[in-house]
Amino acid sequence: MSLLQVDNLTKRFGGLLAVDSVSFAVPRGAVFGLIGPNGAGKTTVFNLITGNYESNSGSVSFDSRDITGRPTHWIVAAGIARTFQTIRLFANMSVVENVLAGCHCRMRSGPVASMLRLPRQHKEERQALAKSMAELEFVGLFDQAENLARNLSYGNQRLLEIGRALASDPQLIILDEPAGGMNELETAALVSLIARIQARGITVLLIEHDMSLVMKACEHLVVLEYGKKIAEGPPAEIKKNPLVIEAYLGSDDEDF
Ligand SMILES: Nc1ncnc2c1ncn2[C@@H]1O[C@H](COP(=O)(O)OP(=O)(O)OP(=O)(O)O)[C@@H](O)[C@H]1O
Repeated sequence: MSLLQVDNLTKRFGGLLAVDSVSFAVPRGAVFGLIGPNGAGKTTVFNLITGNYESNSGSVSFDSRDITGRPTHWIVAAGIARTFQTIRLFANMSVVENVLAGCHCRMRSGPVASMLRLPRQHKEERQALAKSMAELEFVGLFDQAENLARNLSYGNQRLLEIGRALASDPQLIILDEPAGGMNELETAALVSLIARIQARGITVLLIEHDMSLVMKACEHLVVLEYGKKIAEGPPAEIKKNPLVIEAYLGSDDEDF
């Protein structure tokens, strides 16, 4: 049974067909990759799934519910969390405060309880802090908790984004170029982090240009070119697919 199902999703920007009737299904518990040359429409697909963009047609269902056109906050609460290609952290807040921000969608105390600092609010705050520290430990940033986010290395900022996404207790985590700007050692550690996320029962959907990571981390790939799906299958098959090889050779993306 799929956790996420994308059906005939289409998005136009003026005259440009950025996503052209794309369909795929992500099985629960999988590590699933979306690849393709620059400008193929990958991030746009993510933005359509997470409610950042509205589709022109097609549908997205998650956990057997139609989530097409739902606002982002609703989609996060439903169990989808994401990271961004361009890192979006609160740069002047501490590392742990950034992760706490990810916990907020799961906190139930309303504004009145917060203002009056009722016991329930206190308890929720303590739980959120413990959860945030646990996520920092999980991604390897426990010792950096009090540092400002902007002082972290680029690779560690990417890990912090993953920690913040995990803090919302997602069923599905969507990672947009998680290895972007990482060195070889950091990328190898990321492969094992993705495996540990999967071992927690969280489904992973990722876009990545680093083919060594994609080949090691993903069980299944969907390939886009000019907004269209041109291939789908296990990495070993995709690597040999003539259509995919041609798409990459014809692009300025030499990573394949
Ligand atoms: N907000 C927007 N307004 C207009 N055009 C857009 C917008 N977002 C994306 N596009 C265009 O849609 C196409 C697909 O872009 P998208 O960012 O989804 O590709 P991508 O596969 O993620 O590329 P990359 O690997 O370079 O990040 C591109 O031609 C891009 O210029």
